Amino acid sequence: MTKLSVNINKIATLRNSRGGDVPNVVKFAEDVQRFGAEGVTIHPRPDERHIRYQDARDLVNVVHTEYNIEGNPIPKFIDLVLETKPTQVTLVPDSIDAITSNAGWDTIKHKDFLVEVISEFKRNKIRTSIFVDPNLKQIEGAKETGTDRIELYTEAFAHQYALGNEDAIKPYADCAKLSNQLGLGVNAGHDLSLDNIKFFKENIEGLLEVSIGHALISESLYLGIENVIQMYLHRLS
Ligand SMILES: CC(=O)[C@@H](O)[C@H](O)COP(=O)(O)O
Ligand SMILES: NCC(=O)COP(=O)(O)O
Repeated sequence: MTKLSVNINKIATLRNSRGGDVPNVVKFAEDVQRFGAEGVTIHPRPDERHIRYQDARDLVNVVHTEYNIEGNPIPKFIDLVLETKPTQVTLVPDSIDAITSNAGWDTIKHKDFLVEVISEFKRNKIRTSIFVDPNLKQIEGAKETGTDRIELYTEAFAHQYALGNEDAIKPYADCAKLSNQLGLGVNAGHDLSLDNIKFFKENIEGLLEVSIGHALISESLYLGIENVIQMYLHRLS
């Protein structure tokens, strides 16, 4: 069983573009869960360009499925996670100016740091996951950090699959297999979509959770636009 966690960053992006509260992030989180989503993911960035730290607090009593907070564990982020106590924290090594996440952790080079941060979260009973590239050495390194899970960074797979290269799944399948052998739970995310999710799921052993935002929100616009145009035309007739 693979859980679908909906990343709602894009809803906050849209809201922030007008400075008001439309669309409402909390209402959206309530709705996606009502429609069947099994988790809600947010990725507050230091510049708060989409999800704000206050959103993370406002969502605490709203997310009754799995609450996943992603981000680079800078002190401000660590404090937010310890305050909000989500189901899971996913650590992502974002550079401050990254448009979006673009790499996994070097779990070998940053082992000591990861061990320290992960143990603090686990002491507070927050499940941990770390964002990694599909590389066996990085999975072995992840095991050494004490993390509960890894999140496979799927951008390369999504890109190659769209070009027709199904072999791009191989390093992900190998890493998932090794993770399962080592007792690490397997999550995945980044650029997963309606086009590639079935193939990905079918080839990844023990896939526990996917977090999907950019494509899912874009697809919702495409698939909903016809209905909304008709509703406007009806009111104007
Ligand atoms: C870790 C990951 O892949 C996602 O959280 C992704 O980075 C979404 O973040 P943005 O919405 O800021 O692009
Ligand atoms: N962890 C990945 C995530 O939350 C969503 O990534 P994307 O679907 O917005 O690329």
